[in-house]
Amino acid sequence: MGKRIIFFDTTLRDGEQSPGCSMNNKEKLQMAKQLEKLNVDFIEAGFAASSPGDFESVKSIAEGIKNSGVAVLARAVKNDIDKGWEAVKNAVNPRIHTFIATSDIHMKYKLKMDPEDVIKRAEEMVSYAAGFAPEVEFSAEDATRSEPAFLARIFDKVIQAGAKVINIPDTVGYTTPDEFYNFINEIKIRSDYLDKAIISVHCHNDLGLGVANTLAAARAGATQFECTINGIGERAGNAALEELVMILDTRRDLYNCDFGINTREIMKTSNLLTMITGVHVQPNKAIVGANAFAHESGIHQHGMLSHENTYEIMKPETIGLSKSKMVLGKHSGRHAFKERLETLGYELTKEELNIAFEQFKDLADKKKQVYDRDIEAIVAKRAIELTEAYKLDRYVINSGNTITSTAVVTLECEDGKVEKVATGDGPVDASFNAISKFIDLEIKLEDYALQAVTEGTDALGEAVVKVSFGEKMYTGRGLSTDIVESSINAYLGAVNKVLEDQKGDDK
Ligand SMILES: CC(=O)SCCNC(=O)CCNC(=O)[C@H](O)C(C)(C)COP(=O)(O)OP(=O)(O)OC[C@H]1O[C@@H](n2cnc3c(N)ncnc32)[C@H](O)[C@@H]1OP(=O)(O)O
Ligand SMILES: CC(C)C(=O)C(=O)O
Repeated sequence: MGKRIIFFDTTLRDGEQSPGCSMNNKEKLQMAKQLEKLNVDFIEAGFAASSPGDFESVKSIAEGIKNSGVAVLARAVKNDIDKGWEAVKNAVNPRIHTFIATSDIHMKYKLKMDPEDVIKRAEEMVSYAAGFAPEVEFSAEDATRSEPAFLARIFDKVIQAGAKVINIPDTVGYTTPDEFYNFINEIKIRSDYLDKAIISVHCHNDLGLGVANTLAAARAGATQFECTINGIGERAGNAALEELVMILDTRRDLYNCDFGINTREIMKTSNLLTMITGVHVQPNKAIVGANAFAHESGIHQHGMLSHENTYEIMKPETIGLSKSKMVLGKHSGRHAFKERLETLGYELTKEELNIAFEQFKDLADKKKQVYDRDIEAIVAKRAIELTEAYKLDRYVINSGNTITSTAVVTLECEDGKVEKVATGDGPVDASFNAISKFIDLEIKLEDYALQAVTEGTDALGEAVVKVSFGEKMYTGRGLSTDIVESSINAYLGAVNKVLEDQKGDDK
């Protein structure tokens, strides 16, 4: 194995700085316990000086977490460091993380401090913190817009004052991978002490480069990655922990790094954060998005059924998912459809499969996603569509709350396409009345029920119609995303059964 990467998770500090991601003390502790199960090396629990609530949550995390180190953030201000230490001191492995900005723009306009005073303050505060904390981390805020020579000077001073970890943040997500790689190398060349400290990076995602920049920094010698679950954090967020971990895991050939993360806890951790904050990850988010292990198109599904590596570079089990998802939709092919039918316990002949597949494609054109229950409904419907004296061609409904509903229904039968018009009490009644005009028999509607088979506003509606003719009852089922269509088909299904029965009786 190559070098060991330290995963420093800042979900509970920088992550919590994302709008909408604030957590209460109980939630922060719950999240910290899950991060511990994920086996992160450090949990940055918060900014104790920022509020009594944050102080309490850092304290309870420090006291409750045994297997990960716990860090607290503090400005280069005595009071922040005192509060931070008070909150974190009972941790098994406590760390004070103090910072000060080093770019000209931050020093001039925000801190209103002379660069030499910034160096002096950083040195004094690191020395102060090192007086009680066993580990002090120093961050040069806005490092990537700072002068490398200035950074080398301040880093040398704080390392001599006791800093064990030197963090080089890309605070505003400004740098690019090549530039960051060269930048860190330049600081290393200019510094006399940087090789005595752990080099850490903390990359923001303003240009979508948080993960790429972190990896470039690793090539330049960084061994601590600061990151967050689901990539949450100030503005566009931070480098996502799950992405970094899975890159190192999947591309061992390139990075050859060791790390302690238990990848099987990734999905659980991501889901817990979503549950606590109510902030969902986008479906196409790498690793933890709902579609990250889902395949919809026929060619991909066929490939996946032949060999998983055709379209998957990681195993879903590695991150704690049970298996990949084959999503059936309008781009799916016969192989995936047949496989799903078999999983559901259906064995269809080639001809039956072709018919069912056609119906599935029709449905998929109307619905975004076809669920297992849709497929079962398709197969069940086929079983009752044996012979059809009448088949729906089209219908037009004129309906509203102030007019009598009118239905124009066109059916296909022996004589070709025939059209009938009828009125009724609502669109379904009007269509049933129109269908009755085709038939010369006293068929009585006994029961009508409609229910959604699947979820969503584009769900399939299943209509079940019961009619009686003479002493006998006949049932018809109809299935469509349009409830009038499913009702018409259900009624026709029942009527066709009566007619089929009559044919038999006539023989
Ligand atoms: C890049 C980052 O993510 S840094 C972390 C950002 N996180 C946070 O800010 C969350 C927690 N922050 C807070 O709760 C508050 O900002 C507090 C409690 C820290 C400070 O609150 P206030 O005293 O009201 O100050 P306010 O936030 O308005 O301004 C920041 C002050 O800190 C100073 N400051 C900013 N960074 C530092 C630093 N690293 N070291 C020393 N002083 C600093 C600013 O110059 C300003 O000083 P001034 O009040 O003398 O003008
Ligand atoms: C305090 C530092 C590490 C930070 O959050 C940043 O620079 O983004």
